[in-house]
Amino acid sequence: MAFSLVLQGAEGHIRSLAPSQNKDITTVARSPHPPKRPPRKDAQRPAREAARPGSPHAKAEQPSGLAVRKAAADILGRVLRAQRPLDEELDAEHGHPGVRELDAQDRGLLRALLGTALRHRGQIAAILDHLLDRPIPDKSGAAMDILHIAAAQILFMEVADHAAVSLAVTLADQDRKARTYKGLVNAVLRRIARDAEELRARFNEPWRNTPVWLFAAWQKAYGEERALQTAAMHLHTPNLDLTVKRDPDDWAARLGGRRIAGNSIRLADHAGRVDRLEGFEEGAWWVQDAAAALPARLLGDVTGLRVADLCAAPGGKTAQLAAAGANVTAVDISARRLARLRANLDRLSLGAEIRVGDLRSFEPEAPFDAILLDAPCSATGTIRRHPDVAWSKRPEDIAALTQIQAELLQRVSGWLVPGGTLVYCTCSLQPEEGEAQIAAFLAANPGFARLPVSEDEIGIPGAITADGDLRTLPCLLPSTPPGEPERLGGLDGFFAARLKRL
Ligand SMILES: C[S@@+](CC[C@H](N)C(=O)[O-])C[C@H]1O[C@@H](n2cnc3c(N)ncnc32)[C@H](O)[C@@H]1O
Repeated sequence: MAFSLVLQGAEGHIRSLAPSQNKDITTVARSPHPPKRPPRKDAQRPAREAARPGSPHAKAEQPSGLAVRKAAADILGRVLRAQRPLDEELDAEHGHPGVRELDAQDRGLLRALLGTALRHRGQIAAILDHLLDRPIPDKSGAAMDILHIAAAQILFMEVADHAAVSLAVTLADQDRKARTYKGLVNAVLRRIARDAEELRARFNEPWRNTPVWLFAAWQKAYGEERALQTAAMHLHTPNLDLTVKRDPDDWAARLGGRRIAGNSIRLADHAGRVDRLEGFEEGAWWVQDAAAALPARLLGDVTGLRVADLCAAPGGKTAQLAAAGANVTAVDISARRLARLRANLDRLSLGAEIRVGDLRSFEPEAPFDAILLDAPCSATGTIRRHPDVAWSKRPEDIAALTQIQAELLQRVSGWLVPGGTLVYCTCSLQPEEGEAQIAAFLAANPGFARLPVSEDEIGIPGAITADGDLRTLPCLLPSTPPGEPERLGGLDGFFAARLKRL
């Protein structure tokens, strides 16, 4: 029985094996493979646990842990092929229906499964490619996504191999189109479990986890070494950065963190609920990557100035400007995202005029003293936090976004008083959305000049270009001061230019 299960669907797909290896596959299929590492709590549950009252498994006696793997494979497919943002899929209220059925522990596991499968996607793909002699066809339903989710567990997570394999096979069996391949799923995953150490070592280069076009673009823009360092940073879940309203040193000490630059503090290895941290209820700080906090600082002293925060939601930069004493008008096209901005400002006891509007048609009543335009972009600078971005964005998306950015920049530049300052920024690593955008704008608008940014102003070494723009890379901010653990390093990739209307 086990023998036929292994071979069903596997024939002609697994690379030809030497006779001894061939024998090994069937042997493995007959005897449970011992886990190499201590299993996770989740995997320690019996394969078919008695349904807990009120548990999501109570409805239809499914093997424990199946619902979370099913949601993971399904969401992976939607992220990759429908370009759905991972965070939106994982949203407990509005996200994927499978998420709503999971308890808090399984939601945490779901996030970890997807995060790991996406951060290591290139390595896993190379390993599957190495083991399969031809690709699994597109019409195989969720087979490939099931394989990726299971391989992520076996290779990079503390999940018992036998649990990862058997749940994947069950999932394949439940999918009408993938069913034909369940034997293949079984055989490939057992092979990965058996040879995990060797496969990890053989396919261990971090650049594999960046699509070829994206890595080539970073190589061209920043050089081989920076591109490799950036890819390596994307393997790690980033630290938690907070921006505090005031007293950053005091808050760093109270929260056990470290001051990074300006009002940014970093908490290394924080796990758990952010809203349970000291200072959340009283609105002393908000979550914001240290790099994302830099562009608003480029406007300098904004006390009493009329400042437009354009493309403002969910409001990290609005909060900075309001906390610095500006009269802020926050504009965004998304009413839903602006509701979050309003809730954030309310918690922080900060105020701003909030306007829903498309900047392509919005008309301000009067010009502004200063403008911050945080234009919609590919977000490739945030892959550390959003590993889906690397795989859901395509070169054609960059081209489309650069057109919108140019249009928005041109339009809003007309809303500035003479002598006023405009900061344009994007959380992208692609020069087309940053340096090239500003070069084109300045060439076409002689009434504007660049106000170069200095390293002293920012406090982050290596973050200023030769032209005087801000350019952060994920591999900047290594462990400082020297000797501190590496886990304190890293930064989102941001571009910002400061322009003056003459
Ligand atoms: C990078 S996010 C802004 C992040 C925000 N500045 C912050 O710091 O929290 C880009 C925003 O641009 C908004 N957006 C995109 N196209 C727009 C348009 N044509 N007009 C106004 N807002 C737009 C999106 O809704 C999104 O909230």
